[in-house]
Amino acid sequence: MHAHGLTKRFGQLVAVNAVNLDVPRACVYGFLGPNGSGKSTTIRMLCGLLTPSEGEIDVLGLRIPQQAEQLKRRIGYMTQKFSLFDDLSVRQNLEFLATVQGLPRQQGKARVDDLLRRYRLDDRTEQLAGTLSGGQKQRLALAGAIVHKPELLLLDEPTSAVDPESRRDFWEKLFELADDGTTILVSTHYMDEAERCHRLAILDNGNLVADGTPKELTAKLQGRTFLIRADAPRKVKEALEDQPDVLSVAQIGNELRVLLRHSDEHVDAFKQRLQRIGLPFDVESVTPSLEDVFVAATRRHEEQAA
Ligand SMILES: Nc1ncnc2c1ncn2[C@@H]1O[C@H](COP(=O)(O)OP(=O)(O)OP(=O)(O)O)[C@@H](O)[C@H]1O
Repeated sequence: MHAHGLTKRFGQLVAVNAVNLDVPRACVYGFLGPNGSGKSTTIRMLCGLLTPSEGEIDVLGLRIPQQAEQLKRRIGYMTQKFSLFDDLSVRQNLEFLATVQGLPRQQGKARVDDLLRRYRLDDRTEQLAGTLSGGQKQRLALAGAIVHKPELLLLDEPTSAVDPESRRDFWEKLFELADDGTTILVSTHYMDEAERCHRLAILDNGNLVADGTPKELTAKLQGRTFLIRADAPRKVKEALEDQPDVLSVAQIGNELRVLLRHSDEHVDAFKQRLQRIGLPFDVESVTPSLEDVFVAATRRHEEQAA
């Protein structure tokens, strides 16, 4: 799947700004970004639900939105709001979706039975979907989104309403699907989920500010992340924030996580510069995390825009 110069304007607001994307097949591709960064809008344009203001989209060899109708049977789409019928049973929900997707009766029935088993819903086939727990609803929604074995699955914050165990469980299912050749595009604002993706794109205010594998993205920050322990962390934080080469300081308990603007490979060099602050502290260099990548990418973008 490719997108080039993808832009969506709602009146004055630029919700998605000239985004270029390249999503390889059978890849779990993550969209990471805060609320309002344009993740849903991008996904909706990619599956043909929303017409872009500008840009080109090619999904599974089809031009979107022009050939969106042909795409329908080849993709699955699941949003944070469960697209289930509360008043239908678990089985009826899946059977209904199998019919909508045009599966012949017998084939549809076999597929539904298989999914009920695989998604651990076979002990509650007659329960109304509206009475399921959050995690069960989510499993049912995923089963529903793949009833027709789509080649591409688009998931818009699918785990925002469920507990950590259900999230882990859900991600295992995603990797199973990717192993079977399904391409998966999934948006999230959880760093731990982003970390699991094969590749990811970071969106901020409609702009794509970084993309690559989690490893590539964190490697770029090598030598720029430090952890400081101090008795007076707030004072040290204030002093650090005045330093021109300090991009961000985040307090976590008594520790401060510092992100520098440029690489300072030697902890000793960094230490010496900090000694001028005159407050007691202990510093060590730490491995960059995706959160650091996120902060670095969004701050750089803000500064460039300014
Ligand atoms: N139909 C619309 N009309 C006007 N503005 C819209 C419309 N849809 C989205 N927007 C705006 O576009 C921006 C991007 O929204 P979008 O839903 O794509 O972000 P998101 O990253 O998916 O956020 P969230 O995590 O909250 O779902 C927001 O400022 C939103 O208010």
